[in-house]
Amino acid sequence: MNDPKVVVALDFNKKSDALSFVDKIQPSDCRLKVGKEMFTYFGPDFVKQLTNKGFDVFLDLKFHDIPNTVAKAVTAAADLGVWMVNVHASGGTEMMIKSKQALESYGNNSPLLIAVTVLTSMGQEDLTGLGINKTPEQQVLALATLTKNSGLDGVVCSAWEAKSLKAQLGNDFKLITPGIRPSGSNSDDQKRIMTPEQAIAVGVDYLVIGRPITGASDPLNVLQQINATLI
Ligand SMILES: O=c1ccn([C@@H]2O[C@H](COP(=O)(O)O)[C@@H](O)[C@H]2O)c(=O)[nH]1
Repeated sequence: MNDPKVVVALDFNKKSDALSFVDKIQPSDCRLKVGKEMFTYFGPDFVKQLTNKGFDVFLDLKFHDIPNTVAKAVTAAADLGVWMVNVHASGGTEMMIKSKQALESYGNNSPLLIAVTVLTSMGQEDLTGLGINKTPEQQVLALATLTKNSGLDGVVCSAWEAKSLKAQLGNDFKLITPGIRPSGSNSDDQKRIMTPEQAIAVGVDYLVIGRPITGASDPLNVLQQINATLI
C-alpha cells in the first residue's frame, strides 16, 4: 500500500498557484497540508477540491479553545473528509478527550487526531520567555504524554524529539514533523530542523515540508528528489 511520507504544506495566497503545483502531482507522490493561510482565504471548498482529487489532506488549523468548541471544530473537519486534523496539546486533557470522543461515530472514516506540542519555530529561549523552565525536548515529552493519555493518534513535534518519543510512547504513536530542511536549504523561521533522510532515520512517520518545495523554481523536481532519498 502506498504511504507517502511527505506532506507538502500548501502555504499560498493564490489558489491558482497551489493548483498549478497540485495538478502536476499524484496522491501517491505526497499528502497535502492546508493551513491557516489557505483555509482563511479559500475555506472548506478548497479542501474539498483537494480531497475530490484523491489527496489525503492534513487540515492544520491547530484548534485551541474550550473543549466544546474544539470538539465541534474537529467534527466539522471530519465532515470535510480530511485525513488528519490537529489541536494544541496545551488546550489540555479534557479538550483532547472530548475532541477524540467527537470523532468516534466516524469509525474507520475518522481523521487522525493529533496535537501540537512545541512549535518547530521555537527554541530554548522562546520557552524561557514563556516562563517554561524545561528544554524543548522535556516540554515536548510532557505534552506528547498528555496527548497519548488523552487517546489521540500522535503529535506534531520536531524530528529532534522523535527518538525519545518513539522509545517512551511506542511506535504506533504517530510523529508528524515540520521543520524539515533538505541540506543546503534556508531554515527560514524554523529553529528545530532536520533533513528528510535524517528525520526518517530517527523514526518520524510524516514529514511536513513547505517552502523548500513550494518556493522552488521546479517544486515537482524537489519533491521527487526528496522522495528518492526516502526509499
Ligand atoms: O510546529 C509546527 C507546526 C506547524 N508548522 C507548519 O508546517 C509548515 C512548515 O512549512 P515550511 O515552509 O516547511 O517551514 C507551515 O505550514 C507551518 O504552519 C510548523 O512549521 N511547525
